[in-house]
Amino acid sequence: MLCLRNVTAGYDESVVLGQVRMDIPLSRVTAVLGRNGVGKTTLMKTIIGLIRPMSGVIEWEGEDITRWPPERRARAGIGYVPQGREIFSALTVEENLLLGLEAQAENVRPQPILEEIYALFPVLKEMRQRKGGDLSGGQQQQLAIARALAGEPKLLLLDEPMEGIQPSIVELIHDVIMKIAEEKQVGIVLVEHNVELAFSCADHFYILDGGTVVAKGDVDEADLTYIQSFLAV
Ligand SMILES: Nc1ncnc2c1ncn2[C@@H]1O[C@H](COP(=O)(O)OP(=O)(O)OP(=O)(O)O)[C@@H](O)[C@H]1O
Repeated sequence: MLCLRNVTAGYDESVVLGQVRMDIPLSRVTAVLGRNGVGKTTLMKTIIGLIRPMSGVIEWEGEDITRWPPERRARAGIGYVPQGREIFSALTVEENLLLGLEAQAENVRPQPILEEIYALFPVLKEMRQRKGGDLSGGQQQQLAIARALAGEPKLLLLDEPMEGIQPSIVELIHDVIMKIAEEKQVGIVLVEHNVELAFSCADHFYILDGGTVVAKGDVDEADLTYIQSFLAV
């Protein structure tokens, strides 16, 4: 479980998140929804340690990690795929994946992990010797997710993974998210502003507005009209 206890965070003097409280289980898909600019990416960066909270506590599996640097959090099992899929364009697909292995807590044999990843993403196996920059947008997104998975995270944060991707690939990314959650038992945090898309994957949700959590619950019991009121522009 990842717990945020009254986390306040932002940039220099500007507070973006105020007193955020969240409990994110490792066995489920959690959607984080909110309008543009509400602070979803800031929240992800705070969880992975790129932004140090101004106050509050972040706990990971019962341990206070608020002051841990990003690489220690990654080794402890918190994986992250940033918005805009930051892969290494000049490296091959396989080299990108091997870099992802470096997030591992200890030395591991890469081959079984690569094989598992190629089974989830067959297109990456076909293209393993191609440069990352030569892949299509959808393939790059798969590579970005696959690279994070190579670190064998227990929780994977995905920041708008379906943004700017054609509909057929959106479906594929959706299926991959479900497979990762169900077959690999990796918890997922899915940042999204399309509620239908988010709810097609998620078990439960948090809505951010005005820098804080304004609604949360199980997707099955969610009142969509109420939720949309926080997302309408
Ligand atoms: N490096 C930065 N320095 C100062 N302010 C920033 C920085 N990055 C983001 N912000 C501001 O913080 C606020 C929250 O931005 P953030 O990117 O977290 O929102 P978001 O909900 O992820 O938005 P989107 O849905 O558009 O990706 C915005 O007002 C943004 O302008």
